[in-house]
Amino acid sequence: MRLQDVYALNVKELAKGRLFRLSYGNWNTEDEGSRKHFSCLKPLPRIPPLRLFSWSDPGNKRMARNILKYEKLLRVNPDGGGEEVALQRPNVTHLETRDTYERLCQSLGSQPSHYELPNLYCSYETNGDPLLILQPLKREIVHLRPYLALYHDFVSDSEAEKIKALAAPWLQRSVVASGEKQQQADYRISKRKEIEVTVALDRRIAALTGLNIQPPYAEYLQVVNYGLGGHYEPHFDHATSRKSPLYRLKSGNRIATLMIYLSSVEAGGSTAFIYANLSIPAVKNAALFWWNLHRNGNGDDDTLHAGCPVLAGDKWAFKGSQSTSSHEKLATITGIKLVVKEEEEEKKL
Ligand SMILES: O=C(O)CCC(=O)C(=O)O
Ligand SMILES: [Fe+2]
Repeated sequence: MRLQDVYALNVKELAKGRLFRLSYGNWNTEDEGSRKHFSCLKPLPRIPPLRLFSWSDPGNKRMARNILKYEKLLRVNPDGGGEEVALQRPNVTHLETRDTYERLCQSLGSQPSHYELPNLYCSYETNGDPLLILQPLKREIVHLRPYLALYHDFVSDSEAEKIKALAAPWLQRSVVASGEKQQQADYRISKRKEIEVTVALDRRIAALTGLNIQPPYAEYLQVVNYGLGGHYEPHFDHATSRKSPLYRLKSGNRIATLMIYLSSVEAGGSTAFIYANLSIPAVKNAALFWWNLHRNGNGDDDTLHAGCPVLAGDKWAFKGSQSTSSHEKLATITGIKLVVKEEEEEKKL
């Protein structure tokens, strides 16, 4: 039901092997603009047919039987037969942001003109860090307010495989903060495991963010795995209430989030930013970075975001939130955001 709702799936179309009402969007950044130093996005996978469900889980006998059954029904009655039944939503409170969320999950990217904006570009970045001089980061600025940057090829294939293998045997159902406790919730369906990263990756993350990522300034990085239908509905990564346990943690509120996509997803599974009006596909090995707090320490409400449900395949991500325990620390942070902010502020003058 969740997949039918979010992706407005039509059962008849689904049986014919068409997963999306809309096809993958226009988010093709491989334009000829000279400001592009490298191709921002790898080509997106083709939309898979109905049989893809069985490829994603070849041992699933029930799924195999169902596919045979539907294929037989289609042969007998290619039009599906009967009147089309209108899509019925479950009886849940309709949130204002819901329509945007669903639209962003269905399409990749946002307006076609998005990439015509001159301040959204790709560049090599060293952030003044000697570590990055020989191997600069490939940064694609995808949005300014909130600042969203996608760092392509941030990890290698073998690093991604190692991280997944380390976490796989220990994955447990993800939880969310609820009052003073943490608990499972239907709006976040995935499995996760906190792991310690290699020194090399640790250094690279610190070089990217300009932040101290050692506990207690950061939480342990979390490997997240979403199966079919796995999702994380719109939420903030930072605490929005003083009562939240995050305010009482030594590490303080979450200043920034870095999410490394350890896999691509055959269909669905993009990260949608509701107010920024764009969704970012899971680009394997790329890292998505954003700031959750303004420089004064207040939460940035424009960062409302979600992990769209996985429609085919599965999704692996590696995610960490850097925290800050005091405003003084915010003031000492150097890095991308300060540069962007300063640029923006200069423009305003
Ligand atoms: O999986 C995603 O795309 C988003 C995940 C997320 O927002 C989170 O883990 O906080
Ligand atoms: Fe999040």
